[in-house]
Formats: sequence, structure tokens, C-alpha cells
Amino acid sequence: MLNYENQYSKEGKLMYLSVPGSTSNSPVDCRTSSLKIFIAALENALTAELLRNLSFGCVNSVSSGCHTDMDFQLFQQSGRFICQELATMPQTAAASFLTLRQAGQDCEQRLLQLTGGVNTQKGLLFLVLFLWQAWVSNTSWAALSEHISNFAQDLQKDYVQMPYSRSSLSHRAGLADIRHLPLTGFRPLLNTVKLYLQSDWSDLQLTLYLIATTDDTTTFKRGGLEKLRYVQQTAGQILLLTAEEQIKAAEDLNNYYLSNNLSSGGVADLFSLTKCLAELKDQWL
Ligand SMILES: CC(C)(COP(=O)(O)OP(=O)(O)OC[C@H]1O[C@@H](n2cnc3c(N)ncnc32)[C@H](O[C@H]2O[C@H](COP(=O)(O)OP(=O)(O)OP(=O)(O)O)[C@@H](O)[C@H]2O)[C@@H]1O)[C@@H](O)C(=O)NCCC(=O)NCCS
Ligand SMILES: Nc1ncnc2[nH]cnc12
Repeated sequence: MLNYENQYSKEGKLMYLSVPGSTSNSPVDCRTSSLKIFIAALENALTAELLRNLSFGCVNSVSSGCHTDMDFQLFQQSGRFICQELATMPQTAAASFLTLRQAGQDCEQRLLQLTGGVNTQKGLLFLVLFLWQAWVSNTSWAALSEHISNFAQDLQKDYVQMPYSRSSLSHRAGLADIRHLPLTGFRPLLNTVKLYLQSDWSDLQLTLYLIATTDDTTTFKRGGLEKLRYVQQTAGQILLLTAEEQIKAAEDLNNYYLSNNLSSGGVADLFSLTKCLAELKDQWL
């Protein structure tokens, strides 16, 4: 077992691991070795998301949900691709919002090339890059929310300059879209992680909680505001039932998604990120 000598910054943060007797004179950067921890947690979470029994219009191991253009294998490829991109992302991308956005847009284009133009997980990629940036910049868990909120403030400009697009429709409908998360320092997601760690929620209960509390623009785009509000209210009511009653009611809601051609893609991403952060929390600086 190698005996590591840690090296700390002036603020006392663990910055490097130096390997005694190593041939190279440059210390092993703990950010590189620890990035493997980050990526392993993301891989585990993405696998769990695809293995959900009820996926509410999303792709899983036994169904393509309401997606004729995507399947389980494509999502496996998409997830592996995103993990590989994070593993090789240059640290310079973490320097500012603009460098991160450029890196994210380049990565999003490579992802779309991989999928033949099908949007599998561009939302997940967007969100996980903020967490990647915080991780590689050695932001502590306690400082995470304020750090991301400050870092992402330029996102506000998206709403001003937004061309007439789906995002503008959801924004005009008053929805808290995907940009709301980094702008609020991932506060809703971190609250979900805290609740998840305190409870013994099943994957179904976590999914239902996320449906109830998320303005999923993929659901809104396909079904409009009335159906979005219906699934949110129904999921919240299901969580109040006994565990046995929940199963039947959840299957009915899952069938509602399928019969109305609805997808919960945003919820699926938040499911993955909740699981990922729950695994990382105790190892986060
Ligand atoms: C910032 C962007 C990613 C914004 O993209 P866009 O302008 O398209 O914004 P939206 O359409 O509003 O949302 C994009 C995706 O975000 C997910 N999502 C939706 N609601 C929420 C929410 N409330 N909280 C969190 N995340 C949310 C969702 O992504 C997932 O679903 C997609 C797959 O489902 P599907 O139904 O197939 O989606 P579509 O293909 O759109 O529908 P069909 O055509 O099939 O009918 C998939 O993306 C999942 O991830 C929304 O789709 C982007 O503009 C951007 O800037 N990206 C590059 C920059 C970057 O990455 N920067 C890094 C940091 S600065
Ligand atoms: N499993 C899935 N199916 C459809 N859209 C998704 N977005 C993220 N995960 C997804």
C-alpha cells in the first residue's frame, strides 16, 4: 500500500497527493485521481436510472417509453460518452462560465454526432458540467450552492436573448426550467439529496418526488401546462399512499404518460444527479 504525503493549499485544502519515491517529480494531482470517484458515482447513477422499473415515458431496460427514436442501448452509449468526456475535459474549461459553456456546447455537438442527432441527455450534460466544475475547482460541499449560483449568473442573459424556442415557451409559462437549477445554486437538487439520504426512498419514491416537484419542460413540451400540473399533483398524492397502494397508483400514472405520449426526461436527469450526489456527498471536499 503506498504511503501518500498530502499537500495542502494555504487555505488548508487538500490539493495534491505526492507519491514518495515516484519516478516523476510532479505530484499526483488528487483532482485527477479523485475525478475517478466523481465519474464512478455518475456511472452508477446513470445505470440505476435506466434500470428503473417504472420510467414514466422514458427509456428503460425493457421499453423505449414514448420515444420512437431512442432505446436502452443508445442511452448506455450516451451515458458512457458523457462520462468519458468528463474524464478528459481540460481543466481550463473550469476557468469561467464562458469557457465552461463553450466546452459544454462543443461536447453537446459531439454527443449529438454520436446519437445521430437525437437528443438523449443534453440536459444532463449541461447540469453535470456545473458539478464537474465545482469538483475540479475543489469547492467544498458547504460552499457548493453559493459557488454554482455565482458562477452561473450569466445564464440570466439566456432569458433576455432567448429566441422564440421551446425554452422561451416554458419560461413564458412561468416554469422553473433547467437553467433555474444552476441559477439557484442547485438548491432544489441539494434539498432532494438531503431528503433522499434521510429517508429510505425506493427508486420509485424518488422518481415520484421529482415528478411532483419538477417543472419538466419535456413533459410541458409534449403535453402542455395542464398535463404537467396533473402529473405533478398526482405524483404528490401517490406519495401520501401506503407503499402497497403506491405501486398500483404509480403504474396508472406510468400508463398515463405512455397513453398521452409524455416524457419525464428532466426528471430522469435529476434522478441520476440525486443518486450521484448522494454517493459523492461524504467524499466531497
Ligand atoms: C441549457 C440547455 C441544455 C438548454 O436546452 P434547451 O434550450 O433545449 O432547454 P429545454 O428544452 O428547456 O431543456 C433542455 C433539457 O433539460 C432537461 N430538463 C427539462 N426540464 C428540466 C428541469 N425543470 N430541471 C432539469 N432539467 C430539465 C431535459 O433534458 C432531458 O430530456 C431530454 C430527453 O427527453 P426528450 O423528451 O427526448 O427531449 P426532446 O428531445 O427535447 O423531445 P423530443 O424531440 O424527443 O420530443 C434530454 O435532453 C435529457 O437530458 C430537457 O430536454 C442548452 O441550450 C445548452 O446551452 N447546452 C450546451 C451548454 C452547456 O452544456 N453548458 C455547460 C454549462 S454552462
Ligand atoms: N431514460 C431516459 N429516457 C428518455 N429521456 C431521458 N433523459 C434522461 N434519461 C432519459
